[in-house]
Amino acid sequence: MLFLSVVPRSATSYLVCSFGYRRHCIDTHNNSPHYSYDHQQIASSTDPMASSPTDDQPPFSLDSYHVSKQYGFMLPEPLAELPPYYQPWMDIAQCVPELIHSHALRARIHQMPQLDPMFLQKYRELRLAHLALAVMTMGYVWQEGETGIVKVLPRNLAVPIWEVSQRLGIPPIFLHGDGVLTNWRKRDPEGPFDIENMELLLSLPGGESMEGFFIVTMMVEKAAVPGLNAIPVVINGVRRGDANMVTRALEDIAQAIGSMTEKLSLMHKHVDPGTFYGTMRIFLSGWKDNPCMPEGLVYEGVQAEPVRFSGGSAAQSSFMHCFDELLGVSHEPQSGAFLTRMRDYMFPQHKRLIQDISSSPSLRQYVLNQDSDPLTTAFHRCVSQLVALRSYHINMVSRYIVVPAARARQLRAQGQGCVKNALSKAPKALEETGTGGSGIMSFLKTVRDRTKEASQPTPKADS
Ligand code: HEM
Repeated sequence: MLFLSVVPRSATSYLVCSFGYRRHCIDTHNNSPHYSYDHQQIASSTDPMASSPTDDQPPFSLDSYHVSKQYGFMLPEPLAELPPYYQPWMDIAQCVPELIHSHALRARIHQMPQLDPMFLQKYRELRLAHLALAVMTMGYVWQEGETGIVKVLPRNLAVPIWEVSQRLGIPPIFLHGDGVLTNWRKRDPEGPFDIENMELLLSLPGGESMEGFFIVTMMVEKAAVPGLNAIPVVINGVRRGDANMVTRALEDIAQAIGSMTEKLSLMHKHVDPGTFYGTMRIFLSGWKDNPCMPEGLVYEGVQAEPVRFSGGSAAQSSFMHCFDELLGVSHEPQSGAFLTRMRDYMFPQHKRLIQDISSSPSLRQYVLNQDSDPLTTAFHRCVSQLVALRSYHINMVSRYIVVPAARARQLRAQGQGCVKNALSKAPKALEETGTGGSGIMSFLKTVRDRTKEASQPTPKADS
């Protein structure tokens, strides 16, 4: 069972999973400090770094949040193989698209041995195990599309994904943290981190478009890194009252957000809208607010009652939440509640970073008090870049969801449901509700419009 506890937060109440595990140690490999995830102690102790920063505390740093200076929220050097005992998982996980194509995945999973996750000891092993089990879970549930849906995840998959999720502090479903943050390797290990040199460890149906979707998203995550590294500089600059330091760091953030938008535009080249809408999207869908699975899913061997979890979405990516909190973006209650809920789908360390940025001294107030032109300009540039990124994303959502959804409806109305076109087979249930419904555009526009308001002298008050 997932237990959620409410902990106080600066402005609103904030939900966190109570099974978050957070410890870290620094690896000075290559003389550049980054996190040695494998050596981290996976224990349920309280992290002394988790308390709110005060003036007598050391400078704010990203060191205790599983953020890499080089890769940001992405896991540095993810493992591609598990210990041999877990080979039966990897054998299936590596062939999920093919097994779905031949309608054989469920049968293969039924024959899979019941393996005990207790032999997974390293943090990177847990991350790969979660990715592999989550890919199998999505494939198992959606193998037959929205007609032939299962209500029960079999125990040989349900028990291990549940246990691995508990140890990582994340939900037992496919997440942005699986498909993007854990799912990469360089073709040439010495080569650059660019789209041509990247490949996925595991995939879902959709061929090159699915691969492009995850890899382009990785590029956006990577482009955020200089902005992420500038966040502690902003916070420390505000604490010290050093306006020049804050101004320069904000300029870095604005530039990073601009290059994230550039990377986002790669989606058009690498992902086909019809394939995204007709084939890929259902495999990213969850069993919460999904009319196909109103009750949720039973995790056999874990509990008898069905449970509901949202599917994978880049709304679970932490960088936007970090920038929003830093810049003091105040979301409208309903969309804010959705975004806050998405934080329960992040790794606990990343969620804690967002929380700690939120409880650091207000940058916005500092900018207003200083009344310095360069500082105000740099702050406004960050806000307008964030607005531009969100506007660009809205256009993309229109191309990948709104337009294909209209076309799919048209094809169905014309009775061309059996045409050999991925769109004609697109799931109907996601058209109107949940993460894929008509509410999407108004949600995204509200989020974008409230971002604009961060530049105004007085933020909007919600009743
Ligand atoms: C084909 C590409 C994409 C599509 C169709 C798409 C679609 C969506 C949809 C439907 C939502 C609404 C919430 C939900 O349903 O989960 C959403 C939210 C969001 N997406 Fe995307 N997305 C795409 C790519 C990306 C990428 C590459 C990023 C950045 C890494 C991104 C970042 C976000 C964020 C941060 C939100 C939360 C709303 C906000 O903060 O503005 N999306 N996306």
